Amino acid sequence: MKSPSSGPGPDPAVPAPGTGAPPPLRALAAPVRGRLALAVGLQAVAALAGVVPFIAVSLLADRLTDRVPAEADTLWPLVVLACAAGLVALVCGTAAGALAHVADNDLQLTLRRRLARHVGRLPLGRLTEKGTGEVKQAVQDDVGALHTLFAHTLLDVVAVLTAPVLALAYLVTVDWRLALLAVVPLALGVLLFRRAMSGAAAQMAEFGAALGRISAAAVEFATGIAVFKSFGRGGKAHERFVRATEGFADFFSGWVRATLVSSTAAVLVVAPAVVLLLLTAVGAVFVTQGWTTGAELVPFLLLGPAVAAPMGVVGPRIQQIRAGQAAAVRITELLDAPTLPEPATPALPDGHHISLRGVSFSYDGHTDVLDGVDLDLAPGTVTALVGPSGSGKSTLASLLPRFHDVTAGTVTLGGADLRDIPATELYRRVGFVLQDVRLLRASVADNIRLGRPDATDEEVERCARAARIHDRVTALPDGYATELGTAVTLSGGEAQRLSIARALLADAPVLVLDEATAYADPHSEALIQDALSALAAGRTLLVIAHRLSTIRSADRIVVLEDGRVTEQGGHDALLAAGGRYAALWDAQGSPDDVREGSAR
Ligand SMILES: Nc1ncnc2c1ncn2[C@@H]1O[C@H](COP(=O)(O)OP(=O)(O)OP(=O)(O)O)[C@@H](O)[C@H]1O
Repeated sequence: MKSPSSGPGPDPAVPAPGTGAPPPLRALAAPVRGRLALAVGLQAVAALAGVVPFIAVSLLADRLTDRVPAEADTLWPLVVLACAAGLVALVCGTAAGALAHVADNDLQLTLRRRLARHVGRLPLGRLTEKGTGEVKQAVQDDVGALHTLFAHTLLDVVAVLTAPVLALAYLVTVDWRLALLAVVPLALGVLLFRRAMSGAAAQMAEFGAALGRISAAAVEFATGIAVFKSFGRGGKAHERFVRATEGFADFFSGWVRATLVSSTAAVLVVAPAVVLLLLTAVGAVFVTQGWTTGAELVPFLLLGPAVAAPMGVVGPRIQQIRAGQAAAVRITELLDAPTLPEPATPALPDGHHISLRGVSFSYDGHTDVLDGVDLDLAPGTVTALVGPSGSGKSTLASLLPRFHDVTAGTVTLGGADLRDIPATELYRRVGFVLQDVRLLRASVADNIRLGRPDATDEEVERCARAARIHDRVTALPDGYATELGTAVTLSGGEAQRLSIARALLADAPVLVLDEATAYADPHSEALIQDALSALAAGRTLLVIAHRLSTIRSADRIVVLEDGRVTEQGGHDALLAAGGRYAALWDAQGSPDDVREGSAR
């Protein structure tokens, strides 16, 4: 089935003329514009030259059927002209295709490099918020859409728009009435197509958005399946993906149904067979009536279908053009997303004391998720964040590894504002272990080595032992060399312990830890608690506590409510105070019900 294409009309994805900024497509193509322009020129020459042999054949037919037979001398130049023009068409067409492909290849490389560099400098918060689907779509699908546009569609459109101009000009010189007839299918096709495509700009925007949703859901599906499966809920993993594809199928079939009749009619009236039939029938009448000669009808039969061809070719290509424009908008948006500003005058921390002063943060610029938080994390201490769901614990913790920058106030490490510490220096000092563990498609050893690629095998193994994952690794088919994500999928608990080994090896003195929620398997939970104790030793730790039993011995427990610190102190003091913490403690049941442990 043909896919609906859009007709002329304003496209919301493309800035209106006069808004100053160049349209994203033109701006992205700027580095290769010269070569693309040359390819377009060559393609136009090829298209024009491609018409010449048909004109030459028509002239030959005319001379051969003349009452006075033509001299051979007058025929040969036409044959040579036809051959020469055919050769020019071949050479120029091939050169145009090669040039466009080389230019596009360079453009793809440049864009992918720019995107990779830029994404690497985006705040981590932006990547976790929007999902990796956005990046995958830009780097892979959108750059691919630009390839289709620049290396194929552009030249196709130039060819089918140029050739008919010369063909029609010649046909007018032969018989203007039949030439007019040759234009009728084209005009009819345009009318029908416009009707089919009314409102296509909005549909196209929805088309792109629906594809984006599938792309994001596919990445989520692919990355989340291991964890879902480790909980025996493999079917859950693809629910969102299935919903996204069903939504797309519904939207698309509705669109196709609404435009099917007129778009099919548009394609039909410009089909070469239909045009040929029309010209032959009317031409026969012209010849029998003596209004034209049989020889004069020949060029119409040869070139007539080419006059209407743009409709058949450009119509479907409009969809590719719009897809390319939408892809350019998405790529530009990603490239324009603000990066974490690198400090003008970099500062290095002196020690590892963390201090938050008057910290506020808002995701949307209106509602404060954190409001005037003051907090100190002394080196070598464990601070636990507790509070109701949505109180801002994860947000507060995410400020330390600079997933986001504060909206107001300051966060300092060793006296230096986080915004003044170069990113590499910051990540050397502040590590994080999140619940949502991301493992790379690489060997177990390389996964552990992520923060310190030069670590020796002995160091990797020492950290794996401390994280209680060594025994599981040695049971894998190739031990530490086992590739993850292909033959072997780790369970959620195992993946968590692997990420703890990773953090141990990276050895950042400050660590943010999103404590794992309860695992179904008590053995796995016990192993994780042991691994965390190893990780906490000697570090400054900020732990988001979901179960209070695990943080009883924390140096300081901080209670967050509605983005404000409402209580802080040791476990016993907070219980004695009988405030919010005591209420939370009671709400989680008797401590004896829960396995006792500590974050230390
Ligand atoms: N990326 C985001 N964009 C917009 N709002 C967000 C984002 N992340 C969190 N929020 C909002 O910020 C508030 C605090 O969320 P946060 O995740 O920090 O709370 P929490 O205490 O960690 O909750 P939980 O214990 O359920 O994980 C909530 O109202 C949440 O909806």
